[in-house]
Amino acid sequence: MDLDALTKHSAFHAKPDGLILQYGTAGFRTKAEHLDHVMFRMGLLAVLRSKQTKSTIGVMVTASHNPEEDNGVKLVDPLGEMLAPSWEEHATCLANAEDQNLQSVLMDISEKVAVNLHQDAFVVIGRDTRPSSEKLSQSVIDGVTVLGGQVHDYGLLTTPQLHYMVYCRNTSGQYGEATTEGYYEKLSKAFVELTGQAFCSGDDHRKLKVDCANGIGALKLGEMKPYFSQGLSVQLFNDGSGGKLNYFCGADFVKTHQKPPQGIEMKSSERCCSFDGDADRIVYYYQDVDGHFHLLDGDKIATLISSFLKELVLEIGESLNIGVVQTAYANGSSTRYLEEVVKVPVYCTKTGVKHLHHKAQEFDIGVYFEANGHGTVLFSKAAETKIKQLAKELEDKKSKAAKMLENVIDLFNQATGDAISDMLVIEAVLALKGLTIQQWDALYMDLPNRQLKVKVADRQVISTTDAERQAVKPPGLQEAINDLVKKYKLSRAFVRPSGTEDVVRVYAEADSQVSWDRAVEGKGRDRLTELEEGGSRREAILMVWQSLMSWRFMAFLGFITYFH
Ligand SMILES: CC(=O)N[C@H]1[C@@H](OP(=O)(O)O)O[C@H](CO)[C@@H](O)[C@@H]1O
Ligand SMILES: [Mg+2]
Repeated sequence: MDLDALTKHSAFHAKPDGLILQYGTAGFRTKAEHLDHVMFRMGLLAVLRSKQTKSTIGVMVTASHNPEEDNGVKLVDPLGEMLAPSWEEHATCLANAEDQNLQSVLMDISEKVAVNLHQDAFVVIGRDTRPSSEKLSQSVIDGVTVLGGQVHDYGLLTTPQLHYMVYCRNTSGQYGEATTEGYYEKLSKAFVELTGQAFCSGDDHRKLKVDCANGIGALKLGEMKPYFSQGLSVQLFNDGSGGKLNYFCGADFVKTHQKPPQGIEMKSSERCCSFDGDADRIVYYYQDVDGHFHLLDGDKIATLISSFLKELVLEIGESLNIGVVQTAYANGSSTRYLEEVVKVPVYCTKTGVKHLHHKAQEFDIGVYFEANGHGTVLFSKAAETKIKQLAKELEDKKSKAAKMLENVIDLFNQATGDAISDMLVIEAVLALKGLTIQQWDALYMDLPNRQLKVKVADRQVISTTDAERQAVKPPGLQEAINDLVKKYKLSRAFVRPSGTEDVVRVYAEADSQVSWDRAVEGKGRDRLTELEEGGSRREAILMVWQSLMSWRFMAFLGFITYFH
């Protein structure tokens, strides 16, 4: 380690006094102007991680759905997964070290993780379209090179594309070719082959409007379009040519406001979807003939995909186990539908993709989605081998199902949730099943729910257990929530400190048993009962909500400065 060079270069990336940041759910995220030193230091850390794992490590510069002025950085581990939790602590230590202590903190980490400093290091870098991203990624490069690591700068990439590149490079190209063309070709080939078997091929089925949040997704989907045009025609909106990143558009806006983004022309019953700013999240939606907006979020996506996979697995007649992983934010109706109708086991983990991903790896086929649209499906090596073998051996219906599964494996990004890949899977499933977006939406009816952020003096006063569904601190809080929710049918509520923002998140849902029974039994509902039911459903959720927001509850949270 050339310590003189390190001292010299770190002086160009000085840490602002008193700034403390935490490697959170999705790396570091804050205003772009505070991040230069963090970028440099993450370049350093990526070199250590690369030396330790003897593998290529990824660094992605993005702040996903945050406002354009923000930025962020996260490290990608060898198989394209999120940085190991034990290293998150090292990242936090290194980012917060005062300039004069940087060397010693770096040496400390090297010793703790037993890095062989003579080992080669290789780091790949990607960035989103934010105005600050290019300069910040240069600071990462500076950090890598000062420690003698080699760099490949991919420039503009979606977050999932960078994860894909890392995975490809560490499997010597077995997973795919580590270029954007390699990514486009692999996914498009699988998609075209899969949809080639679709019975219904009307034009309407092949059209999709995509809100790209004025982000990197527009650029990359635009490049990729010609590769799959025979299977699907996509029309891009919010492509970055005019509007601002994530501003009144994108998956996060649509999910949190439950309304369409600006900048998209939506006609009744047209199928539309939104990506977030770095294209790792997707939600679908449409407007019905009465002009009502319908959102199909990550839970609806998980349901559609799980049903499809379950059918294929039954058809090939192999005992491959399927598990679905959700978080506490999953709508109760989706969990119930998955367990009782699709008949797949459902597991709940803490918020954050790394937790879901980790759990999903326990199954032959692990489906995971956060309600906000972040997710994918993982196939175990054993399942993949079995499916590939069956696709070759069998003739008939079984082999057709095995071939479909083979393409599905290639179509899903096995490294992380990916808006482009998920979009192609969903489009393929809808085409193969001959489903309209309304029919998909009608699989189950969401329980009415509300989610809100509350700013408190210190969000860490709340700690949780049971996958964040129960508060253990402060004392008495959970009892107060229990008292409230037990008054309502199918009601559920929880609070937890956010891992990405300085807020506490509050979630509540409730319903009447009647509407669930109706939905499951598939009984037709005339307009009148629908309206009556709508009234009682709204009333139930409002009551839970108002109680949660009452002074009794707020008293537990300390000083509230705002909520919205
Ligand atoms: C309720 C919610 O949507 N939480 C989001 C949000 O995490 P919080 O820890 O809730 O701030 O950002 C994460 C990273 O993007 C994402 O994985 C997660 O789903
Ligand atoms: Mg994102």
